[in-house]
Amino acid sequence: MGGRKMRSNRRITSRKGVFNPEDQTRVKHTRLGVWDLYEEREPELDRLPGLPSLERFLTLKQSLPYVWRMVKDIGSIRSCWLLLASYLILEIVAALVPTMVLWYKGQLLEIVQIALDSRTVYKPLLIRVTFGMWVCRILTRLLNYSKSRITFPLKARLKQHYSVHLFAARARLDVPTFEDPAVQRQLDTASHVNGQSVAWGTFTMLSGLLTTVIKVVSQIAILVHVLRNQPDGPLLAVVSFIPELLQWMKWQEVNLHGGAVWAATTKNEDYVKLQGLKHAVNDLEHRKEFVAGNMAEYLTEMFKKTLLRVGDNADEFFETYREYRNRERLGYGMFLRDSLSEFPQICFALRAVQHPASMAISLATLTLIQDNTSTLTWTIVRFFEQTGSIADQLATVRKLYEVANIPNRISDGVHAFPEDAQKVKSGISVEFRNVSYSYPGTGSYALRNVSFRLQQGQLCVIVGPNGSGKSTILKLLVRIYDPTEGQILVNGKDIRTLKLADLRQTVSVLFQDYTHFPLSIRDNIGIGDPAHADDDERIRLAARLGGSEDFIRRLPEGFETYLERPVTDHYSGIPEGTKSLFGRPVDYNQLRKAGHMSSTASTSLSGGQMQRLALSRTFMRSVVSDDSPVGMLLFDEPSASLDPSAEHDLFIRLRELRGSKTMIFSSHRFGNLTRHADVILYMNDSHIVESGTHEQLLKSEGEYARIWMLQAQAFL
Ligand SMILES: Nc1ncnc2c1ncn2[C@@H]1O[C@H](COP(=O)(O)OP(=O)(O)OP(=O)(O)O)[C@@H](O)[C@H]1O
Repeated sequence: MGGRKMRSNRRITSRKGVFNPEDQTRVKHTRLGVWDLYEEREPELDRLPGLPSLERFLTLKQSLPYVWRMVKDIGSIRSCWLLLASYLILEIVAALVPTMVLWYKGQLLEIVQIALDSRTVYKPLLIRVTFGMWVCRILTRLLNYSKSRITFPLKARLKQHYSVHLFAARARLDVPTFEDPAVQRQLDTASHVNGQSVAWGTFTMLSGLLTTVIKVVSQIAILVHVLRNQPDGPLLAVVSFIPELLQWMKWQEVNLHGGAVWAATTKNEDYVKLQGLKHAVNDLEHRKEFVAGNMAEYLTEMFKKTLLRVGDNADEFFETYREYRNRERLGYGMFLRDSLSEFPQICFALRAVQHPASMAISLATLTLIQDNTSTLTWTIVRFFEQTGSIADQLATVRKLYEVANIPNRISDGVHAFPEDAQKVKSGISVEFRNVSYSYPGTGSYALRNVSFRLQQGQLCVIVGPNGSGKSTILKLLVRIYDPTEGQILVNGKDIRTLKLADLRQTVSVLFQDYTHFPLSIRDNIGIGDPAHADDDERIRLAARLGGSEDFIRRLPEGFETYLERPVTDHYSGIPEGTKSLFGRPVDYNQLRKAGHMSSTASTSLSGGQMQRLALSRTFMRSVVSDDSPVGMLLFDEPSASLDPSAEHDLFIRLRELRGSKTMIFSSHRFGNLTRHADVILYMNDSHIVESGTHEQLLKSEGEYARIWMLQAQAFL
């Protein structure tokens, strides 16, 4: 049972509402060492095996159309047809083998009966039965082998089929939707349940259910047939079932303790501290400060003292849980079960005293029954278990299909944009009308009542202190988020009414917190313009304009270099003299961390090089091609990591390349850009406090002028 079992018991509940650990009427609290475990008590109705509550039944009903869709989907994968058919045939034959064995055992009983009656053994039958049983054994082995050969490709094909579905479902989500933890959870549960893909889990569950029914029905039929003529058969069958039944009930109870809804936390501050110290000493990221701060001795002492205070309780949750379960299992009802397991033998002995003549046949019957009741009981248990969790499993199928329809928070507009593709090349006009915005869950405004207007083709620089709202303006312009209040217009039209794809095609943005994708450098630049992502010429030109071409060429794998390899190499026990493997450096530190199995890391670039790469991607999208539909360029601190000369070059290049496109920068630096700006917006505390050209703002001697003077003085 223990941790592993508990983890696998983590059912995907369809239960609505909230889980409140404080609610003692519904939640059971247990102290396990340093841990507090809160388990939701299951409704009584659910405890009865095979009797799903109404809610479960409704879930099941809701899921059926989706299951049918899955069946059709799987059926449409032609490459799976043969595998599916073979898998099902093997499963069905395998389910019938135990019944065949049972039948042969019944035949053995018949032989005993004949031997008792006539004092002769009917040899041909004995040989047939022995041979049959041997064939059954061989057959089981062959079936298992064949099934394992089929399972691998079948599982892989189903997984591949649904990985496209899941990729597309994730790819279409916008930022606020993707950021929502509930959506993240929905996506997680749609892809995997208990480490299995939903499609494979459902398929095996359904085929398992079918084979269980076949097994149970056929075995009971044979058992009834065999025992019909045995005088002690029914009595022995009943007494043999009782201990198995008790065992099953106990098993059910332990399982239910796992609980469908549960949560564990620790309030032990020393335990928390201990874990923090372990991270601090293990993680590479802390090593520099660890060494420079001379912390080794002090922290080791702190670790010792803390460990002493926590004592024996300092175990991980699942370890502690396993211990607790084992302890509890020992003391509970075991004695009763142990005594009852002897019950069939006692009954048999009493019957033997009463009817000594039928002792031999009774003994044979008892062995047969005892052999089979155990497997049969567990087959039935599995059946009930599956009936109990069938609703859950089928609900995951519904979730799998539903993720493709998760509504995006940012609603799509209906109007095509721009009306005139040629005109857009000479820039896009922008107007903010009393725009306010507050990030979800923050309760404070990132933008407050912001209004400004930019003509087509103007260069605008937004300046202001950290957190004043500069980046937020750019995010709202590409509808990463929508304003909480107010309106944004581009070319005089409310951006909410424009088709999102059109808007985003005409606006190019380089975010301050840009990321690089775990793809090759070539792809990282290429995806800036998906329509030309295979055009090496354009990619090279974009790299040149973004200032990244030189350092990319110097990398051993050039444009094919991965900044972060998404697939790691694995190795073990490599001698310390091995400096590189597969053309990449061996990371012994990682190796130690992962316990002799580890992986190679990534190619590191400097912050400035990373920024040049991001710029190259933006250039790929906006300036490399003449046919680019982009009419507005947004740059959030594009030079923050560049050296002064690179920054200077970049701004000159940008001014040359933009043609007559509208351009908006967010920046902390005054001068280089602001002097050339048509409009400067000076922001502070979520709103625009000054606006105008460089000269106008200097003349008005406000905040902009003050900071400009501060920066200028630094160079005097
Ligand atoms: N994703 C987010 N979730 C919650 N709050 C955010 C988020 N992004 C920004 N904020 C908050 O919104 C406010 C404005 O942030 P914004 O990034 O627009 O400022 P900025 O002027 O660009 O700052 P910087 O100069 O540091 O880049 C800040 O108070 C910030 O903490």
